[in-house]
This record gives sequence, C-alpha cells and structure tokens, in this order.
Amino acid sequence: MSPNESNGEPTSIEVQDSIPVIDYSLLTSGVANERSKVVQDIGKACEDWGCFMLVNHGIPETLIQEMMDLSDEFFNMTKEEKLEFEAHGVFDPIRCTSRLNLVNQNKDMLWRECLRLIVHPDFNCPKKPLGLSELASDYVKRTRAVAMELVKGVSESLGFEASYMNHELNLDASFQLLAINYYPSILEFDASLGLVQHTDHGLLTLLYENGVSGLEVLHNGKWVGIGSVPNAFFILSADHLEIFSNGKYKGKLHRTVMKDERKRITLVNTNGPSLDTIVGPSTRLVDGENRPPRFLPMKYSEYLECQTRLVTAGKHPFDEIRIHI
Ligand SMILES: O=C(O)CCC(=O)C(=O)O
Ligand SMILES: [Fe+2]
Repeated sequence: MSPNESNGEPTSIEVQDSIPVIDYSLLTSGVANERSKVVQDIGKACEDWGCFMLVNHGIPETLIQEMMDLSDEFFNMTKEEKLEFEAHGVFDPIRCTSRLNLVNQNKDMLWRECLRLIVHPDFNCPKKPLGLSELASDYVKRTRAVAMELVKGVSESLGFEASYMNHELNLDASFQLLAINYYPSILEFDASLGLVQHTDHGLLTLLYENGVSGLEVLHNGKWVGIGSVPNAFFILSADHLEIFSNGKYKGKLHRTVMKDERKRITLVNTNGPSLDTIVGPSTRLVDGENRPPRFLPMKYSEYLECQTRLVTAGKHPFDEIRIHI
C-alpha cells in the first residue's frame, strides 16, 4: 500500500517527463531576447507547475560530487560524534536530526537524517569531516548566486523590475539554509516514506540529489515522481513566493518516497527574505476590491517559529495567515 492510501489522499503516481526545464545560461547570457524568453518560461513554470529543472547552472559537477562524498562521510560518523550537533531550536546555526524512526499520524515509518545549517547571512558548518566547511562555504555561495539570479527572473516575470524583490525582501541579508538529507537504502531500513508532504518556507528551494530519485510533487491532484536528471537542480517555489505574489505562484507541495536500494542524499537550499522582513503580498499586486490581499503580513522569523510549532500539530502556517475571500 502506498503511504497515504489509508487516509484517502491522492495516490496515483506517474513519472513525469513534462516538468519544465529552464536553461540558466540563457538568463545570464546578456542577450536581451534570450532573457525575456526565459523569464517568460520561468513565470509559466512557476504558475503552471510551481517547480522546474534547472540546467546549465554553471556550478561545477566536481564540487557537487565532493559535497555528496563529504556529506556521506558526515552521516557515517558515529552517533556520539553527531550528538554534538543534536537539534534543539529552529534558529540553531547547526542542527542534526539523527536517525529518526518516526511514526506519523498515518503510522508511516520515516527515516531521514538531516544536517541543517544556517549559511547566510552568517555561515555555519561542522569542522568534521575535514574539508566539509570549506567546500560547503564555496557551494552555498554559488547556489545563493544562482538563487538570486532566479529571483530576479521571477521578479521580472511578475511584471516588476529585476531588483524589486531583492529590495522589498532585503535579500542582501537573505536567510539561507543548507539542509543535507540522508535516506538509507530500503534494504537497510524498510521505510518507504522518507519525508512527509510539505511546502518549504522562503522564496525558492534548490534541490540536488545524488542520482537516486524519490522526490514527488503534487500536480493536478496526483503525486508525480521526479526522475533524476544528471547535473540538474530541481527548483521548487515556496511559501513566501506565494505570499508575495498574492497567490499567483503557489508553494509547491512535495514529499520523499524511497523505492531504491541505494541510499539517497540530497543537498537542499532554502532561500528566504531577511529574518526581520515582514512579508505580505506585494503592494503592487493588491488594490482594493479587485485584487484583495490573500495573506496577512508576518515577520519571516515569526513564520519559521510558527511553522515549527504547527507542523507537529499537522497544520500549516497558512492556516494562520491566509485571508479567506
Ligand atoms: O530530500 C528530499 O527528497 C526532499 C527534501 C525536502 O523537501 C526538504 O529538505 O525540505
Ligand atoms: Fe522540502
């Protein structure tokens, strides 16, 4: 039985080959008509799918491979070594959730280890294994640059100037996380559900996987498996893009289902506003009765706290800020 069959949730799964693909090099080529075409494509991908594959991103494959290898080494450290980074609060600069054998409301077994680092405005990383910190520092600078370029494209796709979202959401001090997820082989632990369905906070999530697929997105009422594309990032639109665009672009619902006999490692960057930014719908997208605001404004840091509190109760922060029109 698939993980959610028990509670009547959508279960149809098909591997989808029509997920939009965006060529990053066209966004940065400096050729105006190439850029306007790709901006249009980004807008369409955000509106129709809430996610897309990103190719030709310019981040060296060797750097990503080394990140994967050292991440694997991190998770292979002893329980005692990892205990130093045990998770406490949402703003801990380094948080490791070690082998969780959770049973959620559906009695699904989950097993994911996660190392979660705050990497911007300040950079944090364990000193072990040797070299991880230097490598991760390089990696997140590059993913941040890609994310910021994409946000400029998103800003234009909404009809704004490229720098508008950066300015409104104080992205020079943006809160960036790197979550490194480790899902063991199903041979090691028979738990098909790696991560329950959720949306991410922030504007855009950049996800890179080690060639072992497992991610699914909810699309038109069906869970769609995302096949692994070599050397591509998978980009998800997130809650604060939905809030800022006043519902035009939706935070994409996703989950992880393990079917593979190989372990899965993912590098996941969330990219949000600065922590003290109060985020609501852009004033340019809201006017009186024709386009009423769909969300109440909330400080980003409060949203993160609220999310942690609500998730354990099976709720979403939108339950608190969505305005029912
Ligand atoms: O690792 C995955 O497959 C998904 C991870 C994810 O959704 C997250 O870390 O927010
Ligand atoms: Fe996620």
